Amino acid sequence: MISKYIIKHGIELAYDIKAKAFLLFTESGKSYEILKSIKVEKSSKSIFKFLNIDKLKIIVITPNISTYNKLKNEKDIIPLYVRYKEENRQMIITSGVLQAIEQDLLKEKDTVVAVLGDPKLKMLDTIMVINIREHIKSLKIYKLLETLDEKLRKTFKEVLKLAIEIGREGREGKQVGTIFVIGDTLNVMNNSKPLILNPFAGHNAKIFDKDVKGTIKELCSIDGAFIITDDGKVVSAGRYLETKGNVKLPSGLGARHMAAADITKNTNAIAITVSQSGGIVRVFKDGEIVFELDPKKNAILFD
Ligand SMILES: Nc1ncnc2c1ncn2[C@@H]1O[C@H](COP(=O)(O)OP(=O)(O)OP(=O)(O)O)[C@@H](O)[C@H]1O
Ligand SMILES: [Mn+2]
Repeated sequence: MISKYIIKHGIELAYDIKAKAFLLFTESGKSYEILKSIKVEKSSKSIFKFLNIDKLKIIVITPNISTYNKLKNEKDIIPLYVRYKEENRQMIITSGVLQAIEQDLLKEKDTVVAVLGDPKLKMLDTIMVINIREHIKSLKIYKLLETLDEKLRKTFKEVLKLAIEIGREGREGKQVGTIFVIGDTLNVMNNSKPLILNPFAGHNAKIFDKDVKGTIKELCSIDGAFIITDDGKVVSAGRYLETKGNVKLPSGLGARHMAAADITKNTNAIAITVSQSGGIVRVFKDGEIVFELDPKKNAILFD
C-alpha cells in the first residue's frame, strides 16, 4: 500500500510547507479513492481541517475522460482533464501544471505538492514539490507541443532530445552547432539547396533510430541543416537554408540562428538550433524563438 503513504505524506508535506495546492495524478481514479479513505481516518483529521478548499486546493488530474467524468461529481476537489497520456513523470506534471495555470487555478508564484506514479506500474511512487515559476519554461514548450498533431509532436520531442544531447555533450570534447528543420518539408527543400552530396539520399532514415542519431551527431561538424519530415524521416543533411531576411533576432545570434528564424517565418516548419558557442538549444516557429534551454543547466524536459 505504498500509494496510501505517498498520498498521506504528500498531504502532510503540503500542509507543512503551506503549499497552494496538492496535485494528485490518477489514470483510473484509484488513487483518488485512496485519498478519500485517508480523509476519514482519525489520524489525518487535523491535516484535513487545513485542506478546506480555500486554503489548499486538491486538484485531481487525469488523462482518462471516464475517470474525469466520475471525478466531476466529487466534493472538495477540483478535477482536471489533460489531453495527452504522457510517458514520463516530468511531462505528466508539466501537462497538469499547464492545465491548472490555464484554468487560473495556479499562479507563477505558487508552490504545489504533486504525487504521481509510473503509468505502467499503476502505483504512486513520487512526491514532488514544484515551484511553478521554474516550470514556466517547460510550460512554454509544452504549449507549443499542444499545437502540434500527434505525429509531429512525437518527431519534435525526439529531435529536441537529440539537440539537447548534442548541446550538452558536443562531439569528442568540442562544442558543435547545428540546425534541424522539421515539417513542411517540400517547402523547406524548395527554399534551400545542397552544400554537399546528401548522405541521407536513398535511405529510409528515421530520427527514432539510434544509428541515425549517431550518424547525425557525426555529421554535425559539416555546414548546413538537417531536414526532417513531420513523421521523423531525415531526408537531407548539409542543406543551405535560403534567407529572405524578413526576421529580427536578439543581437549576438549569427547566421545559423538567422537561417532558422527565416525558414520558419517563410514556411510552416519548426527549427531547432544548437549553438556552437555554448550549446544553447533554441526552438523557432513563425520566425520567432519560442523556447531556449541551456542543456548543461537543465535538461528538464525529457528523461
Ligand atoms: N543559411 C544557412 N543554412 C544552413 N546553415 C547555416 C546557414 N547559415 C549559417 N549556417 C551554419 O551555421 C554555422 C555557424 O554560423 P554562425 O557562427 O554565423 O552562426 P551563429 O548563429 O553564430 O551560430 P553559433 O552560435 O553556432 O556560432 C555555419 O558554419 C553554418 O554551418
Ligand atoms: Mn557564431
